[in-house]
This record gives sequence, C-alpha cells and structure tokens, in this order.
Amino acid sequence: MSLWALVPLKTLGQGKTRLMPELPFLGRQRLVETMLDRVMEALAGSELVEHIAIVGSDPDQCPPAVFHLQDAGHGLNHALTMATQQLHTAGADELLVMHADLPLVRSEEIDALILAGRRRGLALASDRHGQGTNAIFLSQPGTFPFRFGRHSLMRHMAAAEASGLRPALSQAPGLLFDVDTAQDLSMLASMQMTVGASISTACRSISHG
Ligand SMILES: Nc1nc2c(ncn2[C@@H]2O[C@H](COP(=O)(O)OP(=O)(O)OP(=O)(O)O)[C@@H](O)[C@H]2O)c(=O)[nH]1
Ligand SMILES: O=C(O)[C@H](O)COP(=O)(O)O
Repeated sequence: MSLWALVPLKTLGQGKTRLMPELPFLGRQRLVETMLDRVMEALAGSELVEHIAIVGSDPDQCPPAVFHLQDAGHGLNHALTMATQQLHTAGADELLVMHADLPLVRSEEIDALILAGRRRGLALASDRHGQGTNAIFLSQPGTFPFRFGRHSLMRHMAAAEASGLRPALSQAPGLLFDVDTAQDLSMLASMQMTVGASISTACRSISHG
C-alpha cells in the first residue's frame, strides 16, 4: 500500500482573500506560510503517511522532499481531481487530501482519521461549523468526486451515499479548526496556545485594528 497526502495550495498572495480587510499582503503571505509549515510538520510526523504532494501553481512554494503537482487553474476540485489521477498513476492506492490552513492539526489526529477511513473506505473531517470539509481520506482514490466549495460537507456526504459508503467523521480539534476569517484568527490568539510568531503577529495586527 502506498499512502499519499495531497495538500492544495493557492499561489502565495492569492490565498486567504477573506482576510484582506484585516491583513495586508505580507501578513497574509506569512500566515499562509506558517500554517503550511504546521501542516507539513504534522504530515511528516504521521506514522501512516508515506509521501506528501502539494498541488499548486508555484513550485517554489513547495518545501524540499514534497512533490509538486501543477494546478491548471480551473479551481480547487479540478486541481485535486487531476492531481489524484497523477498520483494514482504514480502508485498511490490511498489518499489523504488535507487543506493547508489547519494551524493546530496534529500527527496523531491525522493517523486517527486515516485508521477510521480505512475501516469505512472514506473519512471526512468537517470544519467546526459543520459546513466545510477540511480533510478527506480515500481508500480508493479516483472513485470519489471532490465537491469542495460552499456547504461541501453536505455535498461530500451525498456523494458518499451515492457511492454506497458510510464515511467516518472526524471531530478532532486540529482538523476542525481552519482559518478563514478575522474571527478565526482572533480565536486562535485567544486560545493562549503557543502559536508561531507569524500567527501571533497576524492576530495582534487584527486586534489592534
Ligand atoms: N491548488 C489550489 N488550491 C486551492 C484553490 N482554492 C483553494 N485552495 C486551497 O484549498 C484550501 C482551502 O481553501 P480555502 O479555505 O478556501 O482558503 P483560501 O482559498 O486561501 O481562502 P479565501 O481566499 O479566503 O477563500 C487551502 O489550502 C487553499 O490554499 C485552487 O484553486 N487551487
Ligand atoms: O469545504 C470546503 O470547500 C473547504 O473546507 C473550504 O471551505 P472554507 O473556504 O469555508 O474553509
């Protein structure tokens, strides 16, 4: 078995546009980089993930030892579908898709998601609003359609039902917490956890207007 993690990543500077009113270009860029570092660390610490790939437009954003797959620019679902096909051809027979904006995610949470997904064939990690999808584990990549976008959790659940699958659902805190809005950043700051300097700076710049 060969298990790949696939992380979609918008070009630096184009991501986290909902934070534009609160964070200047450089602040958003630093935040995206810091969150990506956290996600990469957690994936590298997983006992089950064997390879890591990023699908994006800019190979320079890809850390060493991580494979870069080119995004053709037709949106997130298309990018993930094409990347999945490429990884399947390269020998991936299990796939974990995980977003790059999960600063609190831990390796143990990732491994628990994978193990639960192996039992059911599919695992979904929702956001904390129960609306979005922050991660998907597939034991048969290529057969499940990506439905990221508004209310993606409901759409992924419907796709699972159509495929005869009953997905495992993760409630792990680090997988629930994605950073999209100023409120998410403030929450991260108020958790009084040891967060990276870039995230702390971003949070401070918001709380000081
Ligand atoms: N390769 C690729 N990654 C994407 C695309 N759209 C979103 N992503 C990534 O998918 C994940 C989830 O995206 P969002 O939560 O919407 O984050 P975002 O697009 O940076 O935020 P907004 O600009 O505020 O919508 C993040 O890792 C993004 O970098 C896309 O079109 N292509
Ligand atoms: O469900 C989704 O499409 C992803 O989680 C992104 O949703 P978000 O932009 O609300 O984080």
